[in-house]
Parts: sequence; C-alpha cells; structure tokens
Amino acid sequence: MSQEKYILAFDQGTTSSRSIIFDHDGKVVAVAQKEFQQIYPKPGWVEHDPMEIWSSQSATAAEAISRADLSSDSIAAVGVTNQRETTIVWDKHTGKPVYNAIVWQDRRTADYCRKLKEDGIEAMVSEKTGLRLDPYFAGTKVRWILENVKGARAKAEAGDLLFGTVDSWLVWQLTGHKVHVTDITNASRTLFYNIDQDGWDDELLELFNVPRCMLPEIKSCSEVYGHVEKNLYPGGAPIAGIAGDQHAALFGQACFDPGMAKNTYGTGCFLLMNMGEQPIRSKNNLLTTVAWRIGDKTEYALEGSIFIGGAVVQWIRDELQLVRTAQELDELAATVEDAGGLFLVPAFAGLGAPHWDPYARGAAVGITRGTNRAHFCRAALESIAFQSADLITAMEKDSGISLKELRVDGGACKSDPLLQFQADLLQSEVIRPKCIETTALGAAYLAGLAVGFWKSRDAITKRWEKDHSFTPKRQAEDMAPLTAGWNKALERSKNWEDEVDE
Ligand SMILES: Nc1ncnc2c1ncn2[C@@H]1O[C@H](COP(=O)(O)OP(=O)(O)O)[C@@H](O)[C@H]1O
Ligand SMILES: O=P(O)(O)OC[C@H](O)CO
Repeated sequence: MSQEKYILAFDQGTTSSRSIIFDHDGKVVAVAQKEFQQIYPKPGWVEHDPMEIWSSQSATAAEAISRADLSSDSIAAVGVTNQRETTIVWDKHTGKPVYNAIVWQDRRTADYCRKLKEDGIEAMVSEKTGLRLDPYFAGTKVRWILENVKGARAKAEAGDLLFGTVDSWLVWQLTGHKVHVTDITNASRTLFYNIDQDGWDDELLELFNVPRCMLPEIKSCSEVYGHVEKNLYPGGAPIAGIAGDQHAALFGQACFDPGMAKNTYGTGCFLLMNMGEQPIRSKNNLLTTVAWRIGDKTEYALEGSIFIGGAVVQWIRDELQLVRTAQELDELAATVEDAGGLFLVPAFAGLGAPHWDPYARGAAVGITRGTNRAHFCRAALESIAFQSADLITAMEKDSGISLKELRVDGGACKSDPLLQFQADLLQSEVIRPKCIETTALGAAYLAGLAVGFWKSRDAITKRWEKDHSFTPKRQAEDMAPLTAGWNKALERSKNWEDEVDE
C-alpha cells in the first residue's frame, strides 16, 4: 500500500454519484461511479431519494479507495461538490428526510413564482440575491415542503427540522450527524442569501415563510469543516473543501482571472465567467453568483444556466431509443453535414437563462419527409450548442468582454461534433482540457489548499493542460441562418404549459 497522500473528491451529480482520488499532480488515480434513481411523480416534477444520494456516494468512496489500494489515512483531505439547488429537509433527531429531495429541474413551484412576480416582488428578490424568481432555486422548494408535508411546518418552527442542499446533507452524514454547514456558493443559490450583506436575509426568509433555525451555517469554500466518522470511508479525514459543482468546475479549469469562462456540458449546461471581486448585476437575464470564497476573499461570477444539455442525448438514447450509446449518437450525427432543417428545442424542464420560461416545453420543428435518425442526433447536439451560444451572447453584453476562448468540461464535452459546432457558432476557440473531471478536480483543489497539500493557485494554473482545441471551420455568414432558425424554433416552445402546480 502506498504511503503517499491523496485527495478524495465527492462529486454528487444529478444522475450519478462519483468519487475521484487525485494525486499531487492533479492526476486521477481512481474513479468510482454509481447512477441512482430519477423519480418523476408528475409531469414537471423531479425527485431523488436522499438516502440513495448518500448510500451511492458513500459506496463510491469505499470503492475508489479500494481500487486505488489505499487506506483511509492516505487521504489528506476530502472535497465535496454537488448538484446545486436540490433541496433536502430532514429531522435533526432521527436524521430521516421528511420528503424526497426536490431536484433543481423540478417545476412544481412555477405558479407560486408567477404569483410573486405578479405581486411585483421579483425586483427586490433579484436585487438581494442576484437570482430570479424561478422554481430552479431552493427557496420555493423548501417552502413547498413546509406547506405540503404533514406536520413539517410545526416541526420546523419548533427547531426539529434542518434544511440543506446536497453538500450540507453529505457533510451531515459524513460527520455522523454532527456538522450542519453549507458553503457560500451553495448558499448563493437558495434565494435566502443576501449577496451584498453576505448572510441569510430575514426579509427573504419571511417572504418564503422559512424559519431561520433550519438553515445551515455558511462557510468558505476551503477550510476544515469537520472530520469523516471513523466507521465511514475515509474515516478520520478532514472535510476541507465545499463548492457547488459549477463553481468547482470554474476553479478546476483555473479560470482565476476576470473574463475567463468555462462551460460544463453535463445534464444541463452551465456557463460561468469570473467577474473578480465585484458582484456585477446582469442586464441580460443571467445570474450573479459567488464564484468562491477562500479565506476572507470572495470572488463572483456571472452565470448562465441551461436545464437540459447532455440530458437531451440521454433522451434520444433512452426514450426515443434511436441509439444505444451517447458515442453512437456522436457517430451518427457526424454522418450528416447538418440537421436537414430540423431544430430540436429541449425545453423539457422549461427554459433557463436567458429566457426563464418555466412553462416552455420541448419542440421539434422543421421536420420533413426526409428527416431521419441522424438528423435527430445532430439536432440534439446542435441544440446544446445553440443554447450555450445564447448564454455567451448575453454574457458578452453584460461583461463587455468578447470571448476569445471557452474552456469546456462535463460528460457531453467528449462529443467532437458538438464542440466543433460550438466553435463554428461562437466563431471562437473551444478548448477541452486533458482532465474533463474538472468539477471533482476543483473540489479536490479547494480541499487540498485548505490543508497545505497544494500551496497556491499558481500550482493549479500550472497543472491545467489542453487536450484539444476546436477552432471555427465555417464562416459567420454560414451560421447566421441557422441561428435565425433556432430563434424561430425557440419561440414555438415558449409558454406552452398553462399550469404546473398540483
Ligand atoms: N459522447 C457523448 N456525447 C454526447 N453526450 C454525452 C457523451 N457522453 C456523455 N454524454 C452526456 O453527458 C451527460 C453526463 O455528464 P456528467 O458531467 O456526468 O453529468 P452530471 O454531472 O450532470 O450527472 C449525460 O447527459 C450524457 O448524455
Ligand atoms: O449535476 P449537474 O452537473 O448537471 O449540475 C447541476 C447544477 O448544479 C444545477 O444547478
């Protein structure tokens, strides 16, 4: 067994839990991954079982440690990164969740958000939080649980229930129900966090009718929060880094200077641009979010969030069953030059930035007698790139920066046809790094910095390595009609559902 030290990152994503062990060079030593059940109780609703989130995550930790043939004491620190906004409420005495986790994609609070908007509340909420009144964020989900789960409100008010995003839930479990914390990036996605005053906001808590005593303590992204219980893996290791997955990916991509941006092509797509030490407000329907806090220094980012990215590939594979694997979809998409006039708008969970329409639903338009399987595959990949390009247009307007290069990561960035089309649409360079597990890597770096495993950000910048660069092959004027077609298709998908609540 090795005597060297390593960092273990817990990457709790929307569709799977992963544990990845990194060495001092930031190289992957072992990976273990476990998918878990997606629960769709009604159209527009998405839930996870919090106990399965925990059991899948802890099982992968044990498996990764065993695959690398390490003992728990070889782990210098643990970093935690997570699907954000997904909301869990549990009983602090029994440790049992009072309801399933309500997932970030869940639209059940759309009508409530609409009512608040009609009451003219959104400007106040956006001003305080940098977010929007959209079912995406945790706040209205917590309220839904308190309103709809029998006995929950009374228990919450008596101080018997705790709320947490997935990071809080994992740390609570890892520490044997002792530590109830969150980090500032996850806090900044709740609708309870005041971005200027840097703390939970009483006016917002009152608006959503959520007792303050349920909330976790807000911490930085890189410090020791507690230690893993002895009977768990890796027993005794310090938990020393926490960040929401998109913030961790920005860190893992070494986007440390203002203007540097990354796009993660996972279940959804999330584009973040480092904005430095000022929380710049978007005028183009993006979000202002905390990039990270290390020590006393907080840095901010502008974010564009797309709800369905790589998930459209899964949909083609699992629901339409046009292909057996994502790789087959890439290969088939590469057999045609274009989508033959087909546009697919995967608004399955409404539209996120920059449209923010929880009532939008998926649309496929431009179908002709000649439309075939390959066109569907190609249109699916193109839809991911079109949505991302919409974010970049908004971000360039907000930041005044014309993006010269985009760093990419996440499962779907393995797709060459997707990244080539993205470069053509953006007319800029799209760069895939050697390590595309940048989310886990970012969490590992945050944990490693806290315990002195790595000394500085320079050490991280030096370790970032390019794998492949996609440069535009088509002219801007060739792409313009495609963008026009996409915009027409988008309009067809908007404002489709009338009601989302029960
Ligand atoms: N070769 C590929 N081409 C296109 N999409 C892919 C490919 N491989 C994986 N994906 C997509 O990547 C997504 C998974 O990425 P991942 O970063 O693991 O997601 P998450 O962290 O959101 O669970 C899936 O939606 C899958 O369809
Ligand atoms: O699980 P992912 O990687 O799709 O990320 C989900 C996001 O954090 C939701 O905001």
